[in-house]
Order: sequence, then C-alpha cells, then structure tokens
Amino acid sequence: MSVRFRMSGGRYVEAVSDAAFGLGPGECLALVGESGCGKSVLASALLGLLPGNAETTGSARLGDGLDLLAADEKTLARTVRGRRVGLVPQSPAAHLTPVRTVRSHLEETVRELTGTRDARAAAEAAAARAAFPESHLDHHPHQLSGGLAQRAATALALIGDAPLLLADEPTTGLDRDLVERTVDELRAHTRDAGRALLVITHDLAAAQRIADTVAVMYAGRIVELAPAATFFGTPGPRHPYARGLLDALPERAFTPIPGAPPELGDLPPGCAFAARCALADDTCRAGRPPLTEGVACHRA
Ligand SMILES: Nc1ncnc2c1ncn2[C@@H]1O[C@H](COP(=O)(O)OP(=O)(O)OP(=O)(O)O)[C@@H](O)[C@H]1O
Repeated sequence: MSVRFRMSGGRYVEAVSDAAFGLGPGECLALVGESGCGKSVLASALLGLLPGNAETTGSARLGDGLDLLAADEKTLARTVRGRRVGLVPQSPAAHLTPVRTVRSHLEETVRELTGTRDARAAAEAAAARAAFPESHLDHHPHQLSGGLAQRAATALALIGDAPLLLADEPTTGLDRDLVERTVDELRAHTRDAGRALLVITHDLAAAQRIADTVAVMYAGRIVELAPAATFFGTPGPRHPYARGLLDALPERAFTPIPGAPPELGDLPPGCAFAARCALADDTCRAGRPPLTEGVACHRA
C-alpha cells in the first residue's frame, strides 16, 4: 500500500510508499522508525481515518478478503473499527471525550461492541485487563496522567476482541515495569486467542519483548523486514539505518545516527538514507533499492 497527501501547488507528500507485509493470527509485527516516517499514517489508512487530502493505492486485505483501502465508510464504521480492527491510538487523552468518565467510555464501548447486559461488570473487567485502577474509573480524562490515559485507551481497544489490533505507541508515558506489563497483556491478548497485533513503536526494547517480526520504516518505506529473533539477536539488522537504530540505544553503542531524515515532500531519487549512510556510493544516490529478501539496500 501507498499513501500520499495532496498539498497546495500540486505538491505531494509521499507518506507511505509500497509498504508490503503479512501478519497471521497469533503473530505480532512491530513497525519501528523515527518520528515522521509514516507509521501512524499507515495505521490510519488501515482504519479509513485519513484526512481528505490523502490518496491511497494498493490494497490491505483482512483474512476474510475485505480490502480496507477500498471499503466504504459505512462498512468501516459498522463492521471494521473496533470489531474487526481495534486501535490503541497515539495520544490517547485526545481520543477520550473530555466530559465523560472512563467508566462511561468503557460501558458505552461494551454495550456497542458486545451487547453484554451487565456493562458495569464488563467495563470493570476490561479496565483490569489493561491494569487501569478501579479507583480511577469515575475520573474524567483531564484527571488522568499520560500513563493512565494510555491504559484507558488500551482497555477500550481490547473490548471488541477484534482479530487485528493496531497499537500506535501503546507504551508512551509508561514506566518500564508498566511498559512490560502492557506489552505482555497485548501479547497475551493476541497470541493466546489467535489475533494479530501490529505495534507501532519507538521503543525498541518493547518491540523486542513483543514482536515476532520487525519492520523498519524510513522515509515512508519499509527498508527491512526481519524475524525479531535475528534482528535483535544474531546476525542482527542488515540495513545500515536499522543497525544505526540499535546502535543508538544506551545499552548498546549509544551512538546516534548523524543527520536528519529527508522531507517526505522532497525525497531524493536514490536511497532516502544515502545522505546519512557511511556506506553510500553513487549507486545508492542514483537508484532506489527495492525490498529484496527482507532488505532494501544496495550495500546489504
Ligand atoms: N494531513 C496531512 N497532510 C500532509 N502531510 C501529512 C498529513 N498527515 C501526516 N502527514 C505527514 O506524513 C508523514 C508521516 O507522519 P506519521 O504521523 O505517520 O509519522 P510517524 O512515523 O507515525 O511519526 P510519530 O512517531 O512522530 O508519530 C509526516 O511527514 C507528516 O508530516
């Protein structure tokens, strides 16, 4: 799938270019990459939540054959969002209604998605599943810390038992032990019940803990797609950008990648990482490397 945004003056921002991956029941794929590389746009496209200036091409098929990119708004609203594809949104506080309590959000979602009669008990069970404290259920969104808002959003996303769960930065604002608890809960929720999980994250430690497969995105493209065990273990990442991401970690070399990513409205003709890459040569600057056997690099 690809997504681009039409801008004034006939310009385009190429937010996602030719992203291709599969995700089976019980599997978790972690989509990692720097801020602005297109991760959230990809997730929004899967839920039909892109703004009006977005254009999508390609397809994104659920196991039952429904193409999420081609589905109309009625289908998405009535049968997809929350039911077939769940979302833990980025910036959860902004997704909660300010004048309603967390309990009210949870009970409404329970009633809407499950038809359960005892919405109060089901809402409390949903909160417990995401480690949201019962003592805060009657609080409004502005009374929640970032971490609590995150857990409220996770609780809401799990209610519909959707076969595909998208979690966009589900551990932002959480302490490390809560990060581990949250990812373990998401993992158990999907693996044990044969659901699929697409996690978007900056947190490589969380990705390592949760993922079967890692997709590294750079400037709108997936530049490496690898089993998590080989990516985080031996032989490690193959793309120089992916190696740079791991080397930037404090527990590894603690060496940042020099420079900054290119503007998605002004991408170079060759490899978008070439300007920051110590291995780049003329071939890299001339032509864009396709994703071949899991890596998009002329020098890998
Ligand atoms: N409505 C829009 N019009 C134009 N460009 C947009 C629009 N929405 C997003 N973009 C651009 O698409 C690119 C990808 O954004 P996206 O939010 O997916 O990044 P991200 O990888 O999720 O970053 P972060 O981790 O910070 O959320 C960014 O360059 C952003 O500016």
